[in-house]
Amino acid sequence: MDIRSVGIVGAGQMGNGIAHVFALSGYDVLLNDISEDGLKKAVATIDKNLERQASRGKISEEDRAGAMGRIKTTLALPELGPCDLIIEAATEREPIKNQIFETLAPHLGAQTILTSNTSSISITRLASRTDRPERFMGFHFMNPVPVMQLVELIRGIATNTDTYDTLLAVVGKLGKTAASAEDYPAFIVNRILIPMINEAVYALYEGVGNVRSIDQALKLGANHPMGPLELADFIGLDTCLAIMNVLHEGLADTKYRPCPLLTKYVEAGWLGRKTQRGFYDYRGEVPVPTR
Ligand SMILES: CC(=O)CC(=O)SCCNC(=O)CCNC(=O)[C@H](O)C(C)(C)COP(=O)(O)OP(=O)(O)OC[C@H]1O[C@@H](n2cnc3c(N)ncnc32)[C@H](O)[C@@H]1OP(=O)(O)O
Ligand SMILES: NC(=O)C1=CN([C@@H]2O[C@H](COP(=O)(O)OP(=O)(O)OC[C@H]3O[C@@H](n4cnc5c(N)ncnc54)[C@H](OP(=O)(O)O)[C@@H]3O)[C@@H](O)[C@H]2O)C=CC1
Repeated sequence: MDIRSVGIVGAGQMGNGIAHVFALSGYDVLLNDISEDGLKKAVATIDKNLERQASRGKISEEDRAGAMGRIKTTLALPELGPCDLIIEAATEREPIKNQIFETLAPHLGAQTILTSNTSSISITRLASRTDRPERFMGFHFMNPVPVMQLVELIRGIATNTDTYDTLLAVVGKLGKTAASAEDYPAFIVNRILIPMINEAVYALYEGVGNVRSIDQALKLGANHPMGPLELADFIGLDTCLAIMNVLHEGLADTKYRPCPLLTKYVEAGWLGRKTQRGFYDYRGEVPVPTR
């Protein structure tokens, strides 16, 4: 199937990054969110990131302007109906995702492919609540989307070959690399990465180190580009906690229990960079550790 237009639901950090790379690769993009402010911020972020890429000579001025011109926004979910491909990138909560698919389905063409950028939730279960489980897939981009090379492709039990082949070709057109993962909680990257982050929070909770020493240890001792607590703030602590809960419930193993300190930060609304406070406080000139 030839994909030309993409509807993206959720204009947060993932939604805006996904819109950015699709528009840059020549796709028409229609971006949806529940908040007007969210849409405005997303477009401003894309504009800034494209400007930076152009100013560093990574893309031409023509490509930058072309990409911006291909991105449209809407608050009305049904307007995504005519798109060839839908990528749901809303908050990591299953009822929200189910509601989006339910609202959207009657407006979609029979051939439209539905996907979710979920970090952890069962693709088979999400698909089973839609009218097209055979044309449903997990389409998992990494953050920051314009920089990260990988896209995980996750087939639900009913996903057909045409859907998989179509998305594999799209990944190629985006200039990215696909990894196929089986549909088990959190797939591959987050099955490994998020328990590591959770373990770093346990190390903090138990006083093995403070925020700075834990991050420095992994950056300088294991050559990670970001320390695990800095990365948790970057991903969003609500998302990290949601993924740990899916692992804990889905695999029924206590080794995946979320650290109580992670839960506490989320309860405080300290979700990381997106709320300006998490393991670091970002409200000043430089990030300051909160512990
Ligand atoms: C939770 C999930 O479901 C799955 C996930 O995504 S898990 C998270 C996966 N992501 C990671 O692990 C990221 C780890 N961190 C990194 O790789 C790096 O710190 C980083 C790429 C984010 C930043 O790299 P850095 O060298 O520290 O910073 P910086 O020099 O500012 O950026 C490197 C390049 O990326 C670009 N960049 C950074 N963020 C960008 C963005 N949002 N959009 C576009 N470009 C961006 C910069 O412009 C810069 O480009 P140049 O090479 O042209 O200069
Ligand atoms: N953060 C990461 O590193 C990664 C996240 N993901 C996954 O991507 C998805 C999005 O995550 P992320 O971008 O980080 O989250 P954000 O919190 O940055 O963005 C989520 C966006 O979805 C919006 N939203 C909530 N409900 C709806 C709805 N019903 N319809 C439309 N939009 C809605 C939110 O609006 P409001 O703020 O107003 O609630 C917000 O703008 C999640 O499933 C997450 O697991 C995947 C890879 C990496």
